[in-house]
Amino acid sequence: MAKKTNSGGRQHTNSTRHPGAVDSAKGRAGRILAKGNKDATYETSVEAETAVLVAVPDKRQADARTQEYLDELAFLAETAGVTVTKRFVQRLDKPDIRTFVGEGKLEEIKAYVQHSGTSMVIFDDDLSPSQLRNLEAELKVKIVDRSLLIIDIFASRAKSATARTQVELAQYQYLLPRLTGLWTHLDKQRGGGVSQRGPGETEIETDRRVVRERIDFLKEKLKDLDKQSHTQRKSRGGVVRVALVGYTNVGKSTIMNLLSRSDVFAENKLFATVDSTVRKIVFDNIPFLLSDTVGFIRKLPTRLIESFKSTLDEIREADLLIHVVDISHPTFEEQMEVVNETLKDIEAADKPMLLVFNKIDQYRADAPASPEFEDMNIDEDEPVRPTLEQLQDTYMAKLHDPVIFISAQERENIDELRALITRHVSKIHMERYPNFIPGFSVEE
Ligand SMILES: Nc1nc2c(ncn2[C@@H]2O[C@H](COP(=O)(O)OP(=O)(O)OP(=O)(O)O)[C@@H](O)[C@H]2O)c(=O)[nH]1
Ligand SMILES: [Mg+2]
Repeated sequence: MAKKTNSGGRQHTNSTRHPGAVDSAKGRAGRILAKGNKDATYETSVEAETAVLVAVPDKRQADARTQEYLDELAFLAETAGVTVTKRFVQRLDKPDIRTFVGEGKLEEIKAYVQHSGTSMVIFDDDLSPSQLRNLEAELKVKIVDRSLLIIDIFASRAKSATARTQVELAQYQYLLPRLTGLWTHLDKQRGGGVSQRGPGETEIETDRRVVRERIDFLKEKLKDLDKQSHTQRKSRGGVVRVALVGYTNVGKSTIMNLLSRSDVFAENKLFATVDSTVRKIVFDNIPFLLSDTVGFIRKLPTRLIESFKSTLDEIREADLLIHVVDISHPTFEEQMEVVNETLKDIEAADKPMLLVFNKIDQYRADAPASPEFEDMNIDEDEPVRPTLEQLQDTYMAKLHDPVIFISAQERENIDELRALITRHVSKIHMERYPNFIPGFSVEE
């Protein structure tokens, strides 16, 4: 298990009243924290469990798309160590304000959960604190929403002090608005009513204060860590900085390993990388720093983006972005969109960018076409996706950014990728050091 930080903990909380209250509340909020230690946030606790998935798409969403989204949610669940036993879908214009799904669907889920002994229900969206509370009361199993699942995976992956502090901050920020609901629920069990102001009210206030203090403490700690890494980054001097960005699981770390001949953890799981890794690379005598970064995902909780500010600084401060796309994925165009939007959110969208389409070995032109290809004038008699050549032509024509198609796994077109990166890096390098003569000096 990952090493734990000793970052303040209890003595920081000033809580003298019923010890463990906040922890038990945290536990109820999906048990995102490790058992038995208030500071241990780095162990996933949803392991070896079974879950059903629930999606509430709007009425216009195509069935295939809904299933693709659920495939992604199932992949997230699997990454967190949870086995998915069933999927429930309810088309609604708007999710139910009280229980997210309608009454009938809730009964259906309840019957299945009770009958099958499933221990968790995972929703593909974020639930409001009251929805969470109501669902918990109705279904009597652990309720997990999309944010919590992602935070949980991040928690199990974060290794560096910064990443771990960032995750802990995200966890407490998730917890804070949910404290009320949890305690109201407990009050009810004690016989008090929701409207009744009992001792529970003060307890909530104290718990909120404890959590807020912890959030402030973690923010301060992140500021310090930020200062340190800023100094570290400054010491890298004017070396050109390149960042690999992209949707999760597209092959960023695999490409990093290929280019830097290093050994960054790559795995067929979502969010294999949560910490960013930086490697120095020299191509054609031009040095540059390449960083591998955390992958993006649709509906990434904004809170999580915010708390991952330090990690995202690697992207924000890069001179060049390499946007890696998994072309074999049925929704790759939407994934590209998510990445571009996230880059906008973190104010890194204006940087020069190379587009790398990876996993061409896995691309099947005869796989079912996704709705986004409808405008590509493909022969109607052939209800298939475009060929790689067609895609290449389309993207070359459509974008100003350079485009390359590779397979990191099969080492296809890697020399071309190297050449493309070298060309762009040298251009930036030459602009920065007009007097630089390759082979004579290597600036650090
Ligand atoms: N078929 C195929 N698989 C690949 C290719 N490149 C990477 N993979 C696989 O895709 C999976 C994800 O690769 P990673 O390098 O971990 O992806 P990542 O983008 O770093 O993922 P996160 O860190 O989770 O965001 C791994 O199982 C890789 O072996 C490729 O060109 N073809
Ligand atoms: Mg990775």
